[in-house]
Amino acid sequence: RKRRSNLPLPPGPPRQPVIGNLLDVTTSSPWLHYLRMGESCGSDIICLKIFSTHIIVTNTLAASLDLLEKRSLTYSDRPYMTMLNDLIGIKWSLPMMEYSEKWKESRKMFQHELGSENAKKYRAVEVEESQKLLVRLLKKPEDFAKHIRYLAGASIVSISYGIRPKPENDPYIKIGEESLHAIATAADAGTYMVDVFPILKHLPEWFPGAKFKRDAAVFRKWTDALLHTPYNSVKDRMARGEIPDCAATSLYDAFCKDARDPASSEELIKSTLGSMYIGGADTTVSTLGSFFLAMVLYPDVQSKAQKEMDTVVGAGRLPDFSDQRSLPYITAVVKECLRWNPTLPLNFARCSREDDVYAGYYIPKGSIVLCNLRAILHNQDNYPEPSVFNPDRFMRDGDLNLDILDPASVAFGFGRRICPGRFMALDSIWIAIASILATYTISKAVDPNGQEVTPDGGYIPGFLQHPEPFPCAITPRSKYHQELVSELIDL
Ligand code: HEM
Repeated sequence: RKRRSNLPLPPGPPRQPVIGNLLDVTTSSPWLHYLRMGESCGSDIICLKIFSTHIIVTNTLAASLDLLEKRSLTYSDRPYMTMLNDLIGIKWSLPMMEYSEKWKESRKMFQHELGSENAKKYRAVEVEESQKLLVRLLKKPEDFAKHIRYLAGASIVSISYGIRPKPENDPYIKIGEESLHAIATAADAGTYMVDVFPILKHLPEWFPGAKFKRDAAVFRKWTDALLHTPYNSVKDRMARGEIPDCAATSLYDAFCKDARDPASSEELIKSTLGSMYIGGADTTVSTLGSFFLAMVLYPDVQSKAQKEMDTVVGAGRLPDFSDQRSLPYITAVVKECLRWNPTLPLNFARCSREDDVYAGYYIPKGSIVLCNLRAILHNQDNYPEPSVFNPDRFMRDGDLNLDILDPASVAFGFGRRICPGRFMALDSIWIAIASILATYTISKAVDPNGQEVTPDGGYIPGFLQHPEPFPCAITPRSKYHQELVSELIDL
């Protein structure tokens, strides 16, 4: 350790005494700042120090793969966040779980249900939920943001627990959404001082300034409910002799029935299922939010996608997964949605488990490691004019050009902790986008003075990206398309 620490840390901006680079960390487009810092130092990786914590940022694909894939044993842990882990108590969730045997077992469970082939068994649910989305868009197009949130939540509770959510105010979706709100609030760096000074966690709730403890108590009720309530409903149904076709029963059969320690296997099944909502709902919403925004801002892309749809599927039916190979441009739209404004622009933070040396720089054990996914997905060499939403960048001679770096190989992270829900995510986003493009035109809203409203394309600051709320018009493409959706109304 001593020998290694004689090497320099990766370069970075000058530090202030005690606080280090605290003032260099911004909440507005941090990925851009980190990219500029790397460019000005002439290095693929940079280092910031905040109090005593080192933050390493990799700005290129090569450096990200070198650390997170080639040295994945060193870089597969997550930083310990006191508010999330101790006070809200979601150590049990896969994204927060420390690198351990338990984590490996939970990843096996994910793989069992949502691996590349296994995820296909849930396509029927995804088709049904995307059809319900079409119905909702017909009834209340102005609530499109609410509808995509519902689509994401409903698909996950249905796949995980076999629960058919109520059309409105579903209690299970409410639990999931409240939990996500709690996690997003607590995960935004800088929200809670207890993450900087963990000793504060011992303050009593009534103590002046201990609002974080009261917040944590409220948040914890929701995350505990996410862990237990939907799973208990599956167990109740199993006790009545019903076996809902879902991940819960499938995992129970595969991992619990004949286990040496069924109680601890069941605990892990519960936390794996709860992690599906935590990992999968907001990320899907973010990607579909970018899709709606792109369709408003790039009407030519939408027309081209609809032309392909009409040629392959026609106007008399809805697309399904059997059409996927014949709809390469729709697939290119999905790739561009993952690339244009990636959901997690700085990935989900990792923590190094050992001292390391990379490119002649010393990376101390316990460093927080961020990958600048946004910088990789906006690299001009791979994606010319990266700010433009242009699915044609993935096309060649009317088919997908496989020589272009697939954004799915970046947007879901890298190495051992790569997103385990990516196959399901790609399926559910593809079918939702294809179904919407088949039936509706998304365009600029018109204000009361008859003026078109152009969204400014802004995103809400946060570690997970959502477009700023914007209005848009969503209209059936023709009376035939309207009838097609109306026939689904009883779903
Ligand atoms: C477009 C949708 C999605 C995107 C962009 C996305 C992206 C990501 C990223 C970047 C990570 C961090 C990977 C890393 O550390 O390198 C991650 C982790 C994770 N994702 Fe996803 N994800 C999506 C959908 C889903 C879905 C649908 C599920 C579950 C059904 C899911 C479950 C998870 C879980 C459990 C983790 C934590 C894995 C671990 O720490 O071992 N994600 N995701």
